Amino acid sequence: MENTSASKSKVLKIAVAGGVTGGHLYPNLAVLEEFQRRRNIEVLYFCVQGKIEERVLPKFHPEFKRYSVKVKGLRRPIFHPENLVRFSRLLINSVNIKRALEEFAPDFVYVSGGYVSYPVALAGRKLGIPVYVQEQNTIPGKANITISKFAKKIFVAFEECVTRFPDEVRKKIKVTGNPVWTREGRVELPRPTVLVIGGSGGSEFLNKITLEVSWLLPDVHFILSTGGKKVEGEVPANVEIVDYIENMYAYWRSVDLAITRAGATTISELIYFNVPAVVVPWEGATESHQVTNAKIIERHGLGVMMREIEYEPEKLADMIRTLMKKGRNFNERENPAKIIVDEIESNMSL
Ligand SMILES: CC(=O)N[C@H]1[C@@H](OP(=O)(O)OP(=O)(O)OC[C@H]2O[C@@H](n3ccc(=O)[nH]c3=O)[C@H](O)[C@@H]2O)O[C@H](CO)[C@@H](O)[C@@H]1O
Repeated sequence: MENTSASKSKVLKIAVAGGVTGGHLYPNLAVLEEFQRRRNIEVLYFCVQGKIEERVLPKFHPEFKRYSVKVKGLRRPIFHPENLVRFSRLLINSVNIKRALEEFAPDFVYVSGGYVSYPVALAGRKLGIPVYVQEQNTIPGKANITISKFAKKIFVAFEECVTRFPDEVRKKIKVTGNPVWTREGRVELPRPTVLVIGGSGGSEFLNKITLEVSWLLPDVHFILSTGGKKVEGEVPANVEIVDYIENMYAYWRSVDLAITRAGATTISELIYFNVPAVVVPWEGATESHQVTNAKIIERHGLGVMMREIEYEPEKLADMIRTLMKKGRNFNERENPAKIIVDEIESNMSL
């Protein structure tokens, strides 16, 4: 198809999956909004019932169609008895997902991980619809590796991810960085402000250390997003507690420093907005991928990694003082969402 204004005005239909956690959802929003800036699109978003996508999408994109899947991720180890039930449910869902996809008849399928991505991508393959997959982490998830074998293109955030895919798919990989969901806006905050984010689901460990370190830094304002996780102990006056922040882009743009887990999307947002940070990897992540993610912040000279075992309140307070002394750069980078949309447009001759 020629890239004419007529072809641009044709409605582009995109079937999307990727959620359960914010780390999979927000990069997809970035890509979909980049498409929206360029052309008319219609979206069918496959959501997991009760998860973050069901809360965020109706609020920011009520125009997207949603298809809700009632499914739970497989338990580890893989031979866990409960997986039999979960797997059968996934199979039943797969039939319905394929039907929904066939009815919607998208131009392509775009997935970013989280447990409905696999059945959606597979249904796309069976129906002969082009599939694109995006991996946020330095270490790819197993589902994304399987999808990569039949995907038209594989977008990865970090160079070190490439060699973790099978040889035969590597030529389809494009290293782009993670798309970052961003809009206009800032927030007025006391200076200096440290933002504490334990990923989209919060972190009890970060809650605990925030309360401890904030007593040592009474002149610093802390905003702690708990993701609904419990906060135990007396809360000092310089700590502001919130359940969840919906407009993170405005906060990234306005804070002086962050303390975060090392989810790949958080890491990419820190880099995009140039936010100095102390990054505390969640040790339970599959194949320690949060440790590998955290090292990227050090490589960018943006901050330091602190393993949980290394934590001492005084030590963290010192890290915060040192990073604050260096100050921050408020420039923003080029959004990888643009590169991904360029690639899909050229790959599909849109
Ligand atoms: C426990 C778990 O499964 N963690 C994984 C999950 O993490 P998780 O969903 O926690 O992912 P990330 O930390 O990468 O991203 C969190 C996202 O939520 C947003 N946010 C967070 C707090 C808040 O109040 N408001 C808000 O909007 C952040 O801006 C970011 O966009 O997906 C990541 C990306 O595949 C993985 O690297 C993580 O290992």
